Amino acid sequence: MEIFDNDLNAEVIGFGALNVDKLYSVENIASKDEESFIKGETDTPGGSAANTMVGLSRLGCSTSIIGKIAEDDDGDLIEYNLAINGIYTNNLIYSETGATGKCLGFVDSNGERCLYIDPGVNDEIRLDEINPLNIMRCKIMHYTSFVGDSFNTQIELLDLLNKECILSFDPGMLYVQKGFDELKPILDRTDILLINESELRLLCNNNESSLKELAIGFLDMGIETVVIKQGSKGVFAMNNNETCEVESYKCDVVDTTGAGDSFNSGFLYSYLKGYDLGKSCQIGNWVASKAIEGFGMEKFPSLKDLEDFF
Ligand SMILES: Nc1ncnc2c1ncn2[C@@H]1O[C@H](COP(=O)(O)OP(=O)(O)OP(=O)(O)O)[C@@H](O)[C@H]1O
Ligand SMILES: O=C(O)C[C@@H](O)[C@H](O)C(=O)CO
Repeated sequence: MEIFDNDLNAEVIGFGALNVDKLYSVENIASKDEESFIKGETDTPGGSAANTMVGLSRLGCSTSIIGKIAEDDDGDLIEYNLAINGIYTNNLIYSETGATGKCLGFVDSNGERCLYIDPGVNDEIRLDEINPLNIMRCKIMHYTSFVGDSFNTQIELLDLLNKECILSFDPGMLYVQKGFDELKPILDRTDILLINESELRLLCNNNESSLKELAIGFLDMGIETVVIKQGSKGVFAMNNNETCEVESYKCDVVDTTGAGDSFNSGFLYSYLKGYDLGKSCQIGNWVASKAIEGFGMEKFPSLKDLEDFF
């Protein structure tokens, strides 16, 4: 029997930049006019949506990713990583020209970091390169950011999503900097908003209101669930039935790059399982705490680790 792309039925599909994260461990992150030194370097396949799909796949969910890579070593590394983690590559788009996206990161001894994105071919995704049949049956579409024009393709794709498809959206700083009005077409279709506190305050241009007040503003817009990530403090989350503040887990932090992406994996896994908001946040926090004990996704927990713990 012939197997077509659209026979691969992913429960969750990510749509975001595909990068190779080139992470340098440094003593201190240098500010303007300062100098610091590099202690080590690791190249890990990254991209926020891809990290979340890898995490979900390790937790036993079927996943796929809409993204673009070039025919270069970084593209090969990304494709290999997706394949070995069991992510369907049927929505990958290959560019014959240009370079695969890169994310240069400097990580200090406390696991804090700064990132610089070189988007490469990530920014050239057109709607006609996405097979609508491949996305018809997914339960969750998870959007993360692009530096440039693929943002418009994400907006165009919204019309092709099934009504039943849950849209989860982690705008990250790149999209938040666009401002509320530009993001509104996506926010209007969003069911789950995953955002960190500083991004939320910037998006709402509001440093005074409580997280609860800001979350209510999004619930009033029709977003079903708002999750506000607060780093080592944990998360604040709200839907129309529940409000919760869930503490993070103590852990030996090595690299917080992708902490939010790993949280998203644990949270979306729990959402698919039908767990309540509090438990979903607890699982998200736990998954993130495991993931940040290593670089990239190396320490990301498996379904067995999760089942042994909870
Ligand atoms: N130092 C820490 N100790 C324990 N847990 C942490 C720590 N930092 C982050 N986490 C966990 O990771 C989750 C997400 O972290 P954070 O709020 O930094 O998200 P983010 O800013 O979206 O992350 P990213 O670095 O991927 O952009 C937190 O809610 C928490 O569960
Ligand atoms: O913005 C992105 O999607 C890319 C970065 O988040 C980076 O590649 C990464 O993996 C950080 O987790």
